[in-house]
Amino acid sequence: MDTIILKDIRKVYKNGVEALKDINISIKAGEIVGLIGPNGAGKTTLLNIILGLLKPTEGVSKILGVDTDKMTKRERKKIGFILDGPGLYDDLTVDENIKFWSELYEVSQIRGEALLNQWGLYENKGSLVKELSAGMKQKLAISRAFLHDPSIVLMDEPTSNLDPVARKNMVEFLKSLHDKEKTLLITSHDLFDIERICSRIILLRKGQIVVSGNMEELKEALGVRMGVTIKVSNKIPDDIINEISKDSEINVIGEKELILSGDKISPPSVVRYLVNKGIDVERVEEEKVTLEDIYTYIVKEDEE
Ligand SMILES: Nc1ncnc2c1ncn2[C@@H]1O[C@H](COP(=O)(O)OP(=O)(O)OP(=O)(O)O)[C@@H](O)[C@H]1O
Repeated sequence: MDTIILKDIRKVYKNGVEALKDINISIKAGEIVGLIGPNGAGKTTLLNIILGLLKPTEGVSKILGVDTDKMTKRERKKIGFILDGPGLYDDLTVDENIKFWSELYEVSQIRGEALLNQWGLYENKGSLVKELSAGMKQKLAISRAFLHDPSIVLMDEPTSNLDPVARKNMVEFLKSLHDKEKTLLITSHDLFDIERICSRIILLRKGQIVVSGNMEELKEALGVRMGVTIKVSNKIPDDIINEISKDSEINVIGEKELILSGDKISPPSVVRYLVNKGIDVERVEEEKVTLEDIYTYIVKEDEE
């Protein structure tokens, strides 16, 4: 079942900025989706539309089958969110914030305490939110987002301001939700985290979807090529270098290294060829294409 549906969404702000156009997205229950893109691509605008906080200029936005601007308490209780900026009550204590949200969501405060414990905030229970560090506020925002055990969670930069240990815990926590049938939509500039957490990635640029899919699908859609390096232990004789260099998909680096890149090249057959010529192959390394590589590839194209 699709839990989030966006159909032909367009958003033009009052100042005339067209933040989103032709946005069509369906997110199924249990999917963990990463929304990435350069500054100003429209990610926050999209999250706000899904949460019903912003009205699209055109198009339909539904969550759990209901138009997002017509959500009732029933749907809202199934949704958690972390928005840009923690959105907490600054003049209340950590505890009072948790109590407020627990009452609103009609859940026991004990769960809130367990979350504060999980995020290392228990000892700050009595502190005023305005006196917390940015990372502590973020941890409280995370606790609030998961307080009512929502089935859908929308997160704008969830790992921002977190220290390395807390960030690692957050990534592990989000990854663990794959087994719990939670639907997550996460925006982040931390592509390493997004690659580790998400089963699908949507890349937004200038208000439009450039590409959407899992890592393999993104690579294929963008024609990002994978390189393979073959290192040999003895010097490759000149006649063999000359022979190999005829293939445009093989680059010979120095006397002991070959870089293969292209769709048609077969690394095993090159290794077999070298071994048959009496050359010892020391190592074959596959260059891993990361989400950062894919992103840079697109953004670079944008600049050209
Ligand atoms: N309230 C607003 N009024 C007018 N224009 C806005 C408003 N909010 C955002 N915009 C514009 O809409 C576009 C998309 O902004 P948005 O905040 O959605 O991008 P983003 O992808 O979340 O960016 P970032 O990565 O910097 O957070 C930008 O051009 C921005 O200037």
